[in-house]
Amino acid sequence: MVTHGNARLGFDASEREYCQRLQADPELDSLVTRGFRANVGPVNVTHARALRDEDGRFLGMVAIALDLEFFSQWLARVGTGRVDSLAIEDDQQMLLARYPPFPQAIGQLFDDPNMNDFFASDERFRVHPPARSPLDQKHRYWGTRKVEGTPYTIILGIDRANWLADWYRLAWLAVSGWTLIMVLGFIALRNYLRLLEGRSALQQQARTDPLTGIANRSYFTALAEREIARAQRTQGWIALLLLDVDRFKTINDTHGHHVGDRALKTFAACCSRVTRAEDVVGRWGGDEFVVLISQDQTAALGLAERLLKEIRTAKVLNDQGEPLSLNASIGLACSRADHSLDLEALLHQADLAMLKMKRSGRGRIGTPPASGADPAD
Ligand SMILES: Nc1nc2c(ncn2[C@@H]2O[C@H](COP(=O)(O)OP(=O)(O)OP(=O)(O)O)[C@@H](O)[C@H]2O)c(=O)[nH]1
Repeated sequence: MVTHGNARLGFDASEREYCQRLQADPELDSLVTRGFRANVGPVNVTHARALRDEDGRFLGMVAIALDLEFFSQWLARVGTGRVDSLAIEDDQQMLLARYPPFPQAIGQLFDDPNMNDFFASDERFRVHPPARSPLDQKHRYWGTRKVEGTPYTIILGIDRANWLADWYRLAWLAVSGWTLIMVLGFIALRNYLRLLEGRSALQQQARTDPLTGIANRSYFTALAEREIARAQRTQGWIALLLLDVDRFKTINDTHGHHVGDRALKTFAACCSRVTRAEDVVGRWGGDEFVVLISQDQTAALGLAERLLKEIRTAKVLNDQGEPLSLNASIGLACSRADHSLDLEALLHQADLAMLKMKRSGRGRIGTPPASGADPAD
């Protein structure tokens, strides 16, 4: 054998295992050896290639001994990032190279119980449960892979702490992302609720008479039309009461506008107290109030009387603490609902009846001559 480098010239390699294997197996073109420690020098591996004639007869071989420094340098290039340890061992578990470097262990034979089973098996790769490294005693997750056509196995280790740190980081990202979504959702919901509150407050304002707090004319009209439509469907009764405060101007003129306001509030409160929840009550304008009920004339007259009683006994005080007397004239219109009935017609009839009462002395309840009552009743 002819060699270069620092090896001996004329060295006979025919006894070497790699030479014998190449001679014995005509199918085998090349092979790499496991690691071995030469008598002198570092641990190395040999890569040998057979030279054959045309008939496949073995003529000789070329062999190169690779210093393990080569493997270590290669590992140093790839062993970065999330990998914590990278090692190459041969099939006897001799450590050929390692990253991070561990020079004192190169060439050492290991008998790692966690790996023995894998090395003895035909498996090409395996993921091992976490175990301590026999080199630095660190707890790691392990992956092993045998290199095709060679006696080498690559052993990869991921530090458990790093793995957990990664896991914690991912978990933290997930939790904080989720929290952010919840907070944003909460803010959006709160803003939406505020918007709704604002809307409903505005809606309430638009429907309510600011002085008395009962329905204003437009909201009363909407509610009354709904009731009339319902009565038309069921052929039910509808009655409208138009109430006008008697001599209200005198209250204003004698005690001041603010006392007049107080009287109007009391008047509205009387209307709300006497009527039921399903009745529609509103301020028509000035000192005029309206009540719409889904009942016949008898019931409407009874309600009008109760209203007058409540109004007459209500207490309104002037600035000197003296009670004022309140009274009202009421015009009543009533009809069994058919398709010709509308709010305007009812209002007109009630107005006529009320004006008649004003002319005939006030403080009374009037019905129009043609009340629309069903002759059958
Ligand atoms: N204080 C106050 N007065 C109002 C308000 N709206 C209208 N008025 C007054 O209410 C009075 C209505 O008077 P009228 O109904 O015409 O006459 P009256 O004195 O009640 O006489 P009769 O209806 O004939 O009994 C007017 O003087 C209006 O200025 C209000 O919101 N507050």
